[in-house]
Amino acid sequence: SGNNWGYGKDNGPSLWHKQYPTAKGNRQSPIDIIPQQLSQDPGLGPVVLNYDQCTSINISNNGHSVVVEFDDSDDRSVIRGGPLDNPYRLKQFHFHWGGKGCHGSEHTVAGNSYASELHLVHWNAVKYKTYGEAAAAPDGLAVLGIFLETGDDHRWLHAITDALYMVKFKGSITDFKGFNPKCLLPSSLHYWTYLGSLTTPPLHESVTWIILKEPITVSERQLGKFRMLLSTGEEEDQRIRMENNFRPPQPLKGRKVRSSV
Ligand SMILES: NS(=O)(=O)c1c(F)c(F)c(SCCO)c(F)c1N[C@H]1CCc2ccccc21
Repeated sequence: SGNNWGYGKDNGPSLWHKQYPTAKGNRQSPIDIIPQQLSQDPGLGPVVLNYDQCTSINISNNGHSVVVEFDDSDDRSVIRGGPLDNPYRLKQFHFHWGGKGCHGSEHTVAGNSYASELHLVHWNAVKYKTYGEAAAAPDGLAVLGIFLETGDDHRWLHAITDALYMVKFKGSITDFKGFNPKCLLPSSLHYWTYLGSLTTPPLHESVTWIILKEPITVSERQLGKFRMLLSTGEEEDQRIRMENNFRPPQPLKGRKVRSSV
């Protein structure tokens, strides 16, 4: 069936093109960002995040990642400015991470990867009626990427890591109200931006990527809790840990990566 893709050796990223030919498209993500090869674009203004009225609803395990969803029935939580022509509404955020002590980010910087990467997914509700429609449109999504490096405990990530035991199995979902992702932002909103795609099937080429240059710091202990998540359901005999759920960098194919000043 269409959704048996994964990150294993017999269903992983190198095989996705068989079911999802877009995998070999001209604007695939993630990519390796090479700072010294970038054009600084003075026309690129700052990104603005209005997360003050942000309201999370639930947290779930869909077998590929752990996802926190938001109420996107109005423009209460939006990202705008920078490369974006419209405000985009926050819909969900999810993470990508590695195995014990190894790397797990999707985007890399001059060939270096981070321990994990947080994606805040926003959709263009000005131009499209639904999130699903936007997810398939070339200017439908804006994903804010934040690198996670290991060091001290992150004082606010506990709210998420303490909830992970409730969504251990694929298909589990639980209430997760009142979490504001503003607390996960680094101090600087300087960014790189380029046109790319979803990094999971169906790999739609619908994402304006905005990757923050400054990583946030989380502890090995906090990251370890993500690795206790399972990509298998409670009813399955096999128990497969959810780790290394990242797609490797894809060909740039002549795309321009711009840098905020
Ligand atoms: N990095 S990403 O933004 O591509 C992404 C992921 F990497 C994910 F792991 C997930 S959860 C597992 C797939 O449903 C995403 F939802 C999304 N994004 C959403 C964004 C909308 C959409 C539609 C279909 C599949 C995934 C997605």
